[in-house]
Amino acid sequence: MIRILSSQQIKALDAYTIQHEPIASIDLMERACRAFVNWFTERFDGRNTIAIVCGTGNNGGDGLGIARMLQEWSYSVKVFVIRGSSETEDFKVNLERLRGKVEVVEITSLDETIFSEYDVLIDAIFGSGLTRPPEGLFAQAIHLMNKSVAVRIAVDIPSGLLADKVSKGEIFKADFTVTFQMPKLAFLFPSNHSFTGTWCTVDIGLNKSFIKEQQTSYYYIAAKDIRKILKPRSKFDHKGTYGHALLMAGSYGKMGAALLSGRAVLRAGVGLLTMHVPECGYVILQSSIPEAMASIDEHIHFITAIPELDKYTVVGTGPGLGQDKLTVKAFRKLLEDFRKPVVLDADALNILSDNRELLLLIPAGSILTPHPKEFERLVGKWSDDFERLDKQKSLAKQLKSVVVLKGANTSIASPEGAVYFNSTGNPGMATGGTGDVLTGILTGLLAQGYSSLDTAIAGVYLHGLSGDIAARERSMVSLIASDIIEFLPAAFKKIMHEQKV
Ligand SMILES: NC(=O)C1=CN([C@@H]2O[C@H](COP(=O)(O)OP(=O)(O)OC[C@H]3O[C@@H](n4cnc5c(N)ncnc54)[C@H](O)[C@@H]3O)[C@@H](O)[C@H]2O)[C@@H](O)CC1
Ligand SMILES: [K+]
Repeated sequence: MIRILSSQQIKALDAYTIQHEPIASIDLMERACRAFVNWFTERFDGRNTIAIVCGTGNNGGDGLGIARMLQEWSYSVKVFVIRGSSETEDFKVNLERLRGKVEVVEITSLDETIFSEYDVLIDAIFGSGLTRPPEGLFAQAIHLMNKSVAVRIAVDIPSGLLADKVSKGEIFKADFTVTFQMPKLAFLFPSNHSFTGTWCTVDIGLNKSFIKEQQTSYYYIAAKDIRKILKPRSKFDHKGTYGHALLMAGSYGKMGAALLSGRAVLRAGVGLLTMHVPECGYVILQSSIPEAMASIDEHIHFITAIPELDKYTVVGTGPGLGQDKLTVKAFRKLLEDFRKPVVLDADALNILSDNRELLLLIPAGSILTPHPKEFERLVGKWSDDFERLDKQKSLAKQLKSVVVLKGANTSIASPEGAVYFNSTGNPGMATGGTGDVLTGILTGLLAQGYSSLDTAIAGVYLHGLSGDIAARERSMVSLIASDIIEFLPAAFKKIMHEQKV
């Protein structure tokens, strides 16, 4: 897991690295500049004219160091400096080192065209030291940079964006953000995507053991975390080893959701799958998923009862369920009778929102997978993404369950208060049925004996990875939910194969 630290912790981490490596502060800055420049030179050639806009803190110091290195690589660079109330030592040293090499213009007033002639604008005004909204010249410069047609790149953090609090005022809108060592919490929220653009981390060698010791509730999931979770199969395993899942899904006109979910349960590796569907789904189910056993409700159009539950390891429900009164009754009975974890999605969540007393019946260790609208129905409106995150954490704690909030960087909140952000997936997946596939994957993994949290982390990651492979093969535009099931084996292989290497 990549640990996400607060600005305060990052400051302490910088100081600890300087003292214990040991390394001079200016040399650590040099390392950060080098890491940025390596990223930059791989993507932009010398034909680009570059303006670097610097503040007078260490982010500005980075900007000056980057200017010197790019000039050494024969790029055409010009530096603009906006003075704040003080200059850091490393800023001063790097300004001195730049003397006679790169033109430095001090900004005292701004005219509209100041940045118009550049191909690339590099923002080094504020980084993690930002404490309040930019004003005056700072705000004006950010505003003008945002109006420019140049490619905009932020050093560490887009200026104006607070790493771990709600940001207000003018914020640099980067096409790319190259951030040092680890992502910042604010990068993972949908509302900040227009500021960070595509972001990546570069390793600047900050002290690893110090990072490990820091208290944090926030983590970014990496491939090797999934590799650690997934259990290799052994020669003597049999289908009983991998659980028996019951999927209650589908209604007249929405059998597709049930099928997508069911196929995904199977592809996630379950031992046995039974699907409880309304009578209208019988032929559809038997002819399209021969691997699944059918349990048929007595109602033609929707589910009104639950089957005998004893033999099932896990129950997944919600996709295509509908919200008929009789279905609500059956759902209530499920929650009353089944005391093992359940996976709840779609209409199961909508039923919960409309019948809040049912929330108390959810077995501990369950997994809920709302998309933002379903989540809003469950917990009410939020004013910003930080409040939304708090609500997600509270719900997970209250239900003693894992709450998976779907979207770009899907967040997974554990009942203990930790939040894991997913690193796979793409906008091609924003299409009907992908949520049903996720429900299936989670149901299939949970049935195999993974903990609820491991199931959610691995399931969400694999779902996104499969979506990424599908987008590569089929394009984001053409990606449909079935593709995610189709490429799930490739996603498993990618994770499991790398395990051996
Ligand atoms: N040695 C280190 O600590 C390293 C720091 N690095 C860089 O240093 C950055 C952090 O540097 P700093 O802590 O100097 O802070 P910044 O350079 O982010 O900000 C400069 C100063 O501006 C002031 N300020 C805050 N908000 C303001 C506002 N709205 N208007 C005017 N002034 C404002 C603050 O006093 C702050 O210290 C990182 O983001 C990173 O780019 C990197 O060079 C890596 C190593
Ligand atoms: K910046």
